[in-house]
Amino acid sequence: MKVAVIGGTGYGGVELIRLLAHHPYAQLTSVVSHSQSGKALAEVYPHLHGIMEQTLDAFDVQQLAQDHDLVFLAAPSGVSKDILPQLVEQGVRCIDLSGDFRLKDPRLYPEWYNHDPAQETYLQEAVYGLSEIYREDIAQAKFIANPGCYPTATLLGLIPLLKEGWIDPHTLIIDAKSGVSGAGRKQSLGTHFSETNENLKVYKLGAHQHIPEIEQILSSVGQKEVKITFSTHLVPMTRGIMCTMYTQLQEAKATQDIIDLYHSFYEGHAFVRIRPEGVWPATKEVYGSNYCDIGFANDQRTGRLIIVAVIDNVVKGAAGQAIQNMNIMNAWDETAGLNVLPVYP
Ligand SMILES: NC(=O)C1=CN([C@@H]2O[C@H](COP(=O)(O)OP(=O)(O)OC[C@H]3O[C@@H](n4cnc5c(N)ncnc54)[C@H](OP(=O)(O)O)[C@@H]3O)[C@@H](O)[C@H]2O)C=CC1
Ligand SMILES: CC(=O)N[C@@H](CCC(=O)OP(=O)(O)O)C(=O)O
Repeated sequence: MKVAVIGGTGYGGVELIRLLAHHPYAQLTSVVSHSQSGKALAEVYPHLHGIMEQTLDAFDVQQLAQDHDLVFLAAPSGVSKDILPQLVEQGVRCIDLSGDFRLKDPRLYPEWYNHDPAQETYLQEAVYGLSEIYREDIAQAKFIANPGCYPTATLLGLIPLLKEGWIDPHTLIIDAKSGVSGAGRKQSLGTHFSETNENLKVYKLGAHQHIPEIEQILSSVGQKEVKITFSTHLVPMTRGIMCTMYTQLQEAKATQDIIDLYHSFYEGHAFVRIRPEGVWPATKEVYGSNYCDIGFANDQRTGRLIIVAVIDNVVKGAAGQAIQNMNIMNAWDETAGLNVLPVYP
């Protein structure tokens, strides 16, 4: 099957290129660049020299529709809302890595993304691509709103407990940390070396665009309105997200009962790994892989449960999950092209 990547010179795009290079059924036949079309891909990314000899293509809907079965969009937020509908109308299936189609309520876009929403029919039709949770909908979808990086770790870590009714949804505090690649390849004051090295900083407190995304899904799963406290931190590392989540148990539970619940909830889902009691995951343990690893600390003294979820932000948080969704849409083995061990150390 022929696929294309739009925004191929960004971090999400180049991670798609890396993973697609080993995919058994999908062939990457076009990498589209808004700003550098005509240039060799290996000129932008020298690590691809001698392996990927292609030239970056200009955006051309007709060409993309004619030659491709599926297109990945990895452009900044606010771009896909205008170009994805053009592709879908030509019968091309799409997977969008941006936030443009994740929220159902159009009024949230000016508030949280600072731009106009996509057409409302597209917002309603979009299938949220959290692979482990919406597998059946993804299998039937014309296009996918791939989840944000922080929401992927947060939701996979909380949904089993919320669905089971074991936690009080009004007590959720999510303390989230990301490596710098989460901010993309573009240069910015806040992410250059001397600003991030040997530094730890909070950002977008109370204003992060992933707050409404997480609340939308938790409210739908929990069948009541959920509001979260969500804090984001920039960590001086390249890849990785850790979400440490604090919640109150409705009634006391043994840690092993919680672990058993997660094992049973994620049975048959190769990319979610549950840690045994007293063992907590670290970002390096998922580096370069599509895994989401989850561990627990059950504080019997306070009745509070701490859930720790880690992912690689550019793999399970973006390109890897996008490929997982492509696999589901095509009824291929969900792990196709994603069977890589984390890079360690
Ligand atoms: N980095 C991460 O960990 C994650 C990123 N995402 C989302 O994925 C998307 C891509 O992120 P990321 O790769 O990190 O970002 P980058 O900034 O690294 O890359 C985005 C790319 O989009 C292209 N682009 C820029 N402006 C436009 C435009 N106006 N029209 C079309 N293309 C444009 C550029 O490539 P070119 O000019 O060559 O086309 C650019 O390289 C974003 O929406 C981001 O929010 C989601 C989850 C995690
Ligand atoms: C470290 C860092 O800056 N991370 C980005 C995450 C980007 C992302 O996933 O954003 P979208 O929802 O637009 O896809 C942020 O916090 O905004």
